[in-house]
Amino acid sequence: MIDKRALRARIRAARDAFFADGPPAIVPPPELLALLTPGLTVTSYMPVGSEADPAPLARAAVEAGCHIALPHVTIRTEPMRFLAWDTEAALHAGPYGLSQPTSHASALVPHIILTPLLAFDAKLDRLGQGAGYYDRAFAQFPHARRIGVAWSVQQVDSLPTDPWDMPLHAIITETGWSERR
Ligand SMILES: Nc1nc2c(c(=O)[nH]1)N(C=O)[C@@H](CNc1ccc(C(=O)N[C@@H](CCC(=O)O)C(=O)O)cc1)CN2
Ligand SMILES: Nc1ncnc2c1ncn2[C@@H]1O[C@H](COP(=O)(O)OP(=O)(O)OP(=O)(O)O)[C@@H](O)[C@H]1O
Repeated sequence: MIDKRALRARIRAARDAFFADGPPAIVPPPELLALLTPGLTVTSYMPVGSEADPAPLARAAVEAGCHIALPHVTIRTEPMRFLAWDTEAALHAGPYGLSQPTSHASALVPHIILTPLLAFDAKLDRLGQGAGYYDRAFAQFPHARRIGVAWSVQQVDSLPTDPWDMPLHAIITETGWSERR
């Protein structure tokens, strides 16, 4: 069994090296554009370090008439919320170097969750930072589309899974869209 901690360290190093070479843009794939209808809530995130930047995807969602929300976390025992963000509004420094909406913003129910991650595999299992925030959000919003955003170097042959892990429906990298089949 692969050790999750060692795997996280290995993938962080690969992601950092890829990013240091000058990261390409994540271009909105047609398969995502086809899902974006006016009035949907799409959650994005503000990248930290060498994470893939979903901003072009969030812009496409705004252009399609969707509402944008960003994750907001406090302490590990409190669930993450998705708070409304109008893309001009100021962000505030949160834990772990995160930029987050003001805690007074309205909590929204997501239709599409653009999900940061450390590693993914061909089955679209996902490994995150280990706090379980997205795993808990997926359980809270089982009807939302779970779409990972990552660099292709974050793909691994297979991931150890836990009973609570819910696979992604699709993943977007700099090489395009792949979906679960
Ligand atoms: N950009 C982004 N926003 C996000 C997440 C994320 O993964 N990426 N989250 C996904 O859950 C939530 C924040 N969760 C986090 C949970 C744990 C750690 C963490 O343990 N960080 C390590 C350092 C990691 C590193 O060096 O890269 C630490 O602080 O020790 C960070 C964020 C919500 N917002
Ligand atoms: N649906 C859930 N309900 C309650 N606790 C959960 C749920 N899902 C995960 N957890 C808790 O979250 C912790 C971290 O899980 P895991 O290592 O799979 O996180 P991750 O997928 O790497 O992180 P993240 O989802 O934050 O990106 C686990 O200890 C688990 O107990």
